[in-house]
Amino acid sequence: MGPPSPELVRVADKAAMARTGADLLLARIAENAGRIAICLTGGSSPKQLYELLATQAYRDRIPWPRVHWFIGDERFVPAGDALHNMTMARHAFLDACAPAANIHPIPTDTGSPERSANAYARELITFYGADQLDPARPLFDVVLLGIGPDGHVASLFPGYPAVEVRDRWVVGVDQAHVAPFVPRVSLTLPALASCRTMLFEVAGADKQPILTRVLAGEDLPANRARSTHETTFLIDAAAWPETAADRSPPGLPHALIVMGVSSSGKSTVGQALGRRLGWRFEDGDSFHPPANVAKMSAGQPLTDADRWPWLQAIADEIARCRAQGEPIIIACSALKKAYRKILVGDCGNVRLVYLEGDRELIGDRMGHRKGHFMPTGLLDSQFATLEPPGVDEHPVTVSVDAPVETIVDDILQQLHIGQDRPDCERNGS
Ligand SMILES: O=C(O)[C@H](O)[C@@H](O)[C@H](O)[C@H](O)COP(=O)(O)O
Repeated sequence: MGPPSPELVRVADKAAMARTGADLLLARIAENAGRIAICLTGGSSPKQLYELLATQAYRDRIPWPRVHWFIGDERFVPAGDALHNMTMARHAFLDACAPAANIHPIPTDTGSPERSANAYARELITFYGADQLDPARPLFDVVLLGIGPDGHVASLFPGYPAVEVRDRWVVGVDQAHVAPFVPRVSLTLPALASCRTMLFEVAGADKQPILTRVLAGEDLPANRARSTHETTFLIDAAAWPETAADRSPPGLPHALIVMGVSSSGKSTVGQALGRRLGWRFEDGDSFHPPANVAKMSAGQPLTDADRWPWLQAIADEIARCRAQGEPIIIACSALKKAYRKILVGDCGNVRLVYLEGDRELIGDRMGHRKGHFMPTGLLDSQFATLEPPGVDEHPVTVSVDAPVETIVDDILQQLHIGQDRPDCERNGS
């Protein structure tokens, strides 16, 4: 049986992709109490993610002495050159945050791509401690990848011999048929596959054509690169192929669950949505038993045992409304997939509306909220628990960094529900 098929995660835009990627990277780093190896990628897609890692909100959560940084491919140009991938990563965050000894560039001063490939292979083998990759002991914790306009990954171009190499970890590529037209050095598919998580970043309308071909199953390097464990595609709305967009269940939903971390605007957006649709709105927090409210007000995070009765009470309300043919909108954090399974059940017409937001923005909002029982100190706990909904949950994902009515427009558009805007003033988000 081959590696598991990739999970497609839709994000609102490039900024949301960077945040989601950085959050997933930190989650994988947090799972490893030992030495960690991250394989970076080049190109433009990962730059925002790299820059996020240097910000206080992320930098303070990375155990820098234990993390080693590699690169999946390199342009055969001198370090410091504008085309040099590891130079871009150094400028974005590595030089400011990582110990120099933990940064492992591909050498490009060896005289030839092949010599560089052999030198890097030796370095990887020394780091790994063996010259045969064991699927049970991946070389990397995370491998980051982009997809080129021709469907290449790293510097493995369609039709090139390097794509077929199975008995080497790194190869030289004498010429590239896409820009930049310089020789390359690239990890091979087996080396890239040796990871706990392979994370693709694909954003922008210019990527929609190639992504449509990839998701249609065309034999391209982007379809051959898969982790031996888990592979995730982060795709923004602009790159999202039409074919994948409409895999949502047909028909009007009879319940909408507005989800997200505390202070992401669930109640505000849920109420505005209710006004626009003429549906009843309920705040999911009102279904918490008093013991839960007391715990949260005292700054104690809830356990799953605390949450089950709360989630079941919401699911019961949804079922009651369905039985009466009354549509409803409920605001509920629903941070974990297991929680959402209780709320959605096996009914296709309960839809998730995911309010995706920057940790900094939401932190600021929480700081300004009065009379809400979730102390800001628990925001870290909320983000650590958050599992963004996967494509199999058919979420409607919207960025919270917009006015409320704009967010509602976006939600209704994704649900294919046309509604005239009320002549209300534009609310701040
Ligand atoms: O050296 C490189 O150019 C990259 O490693 C390459 O594989 C990149 O990931 C894709 O070409 C996508 O590039 P963008 O992210 O710029 O679209």
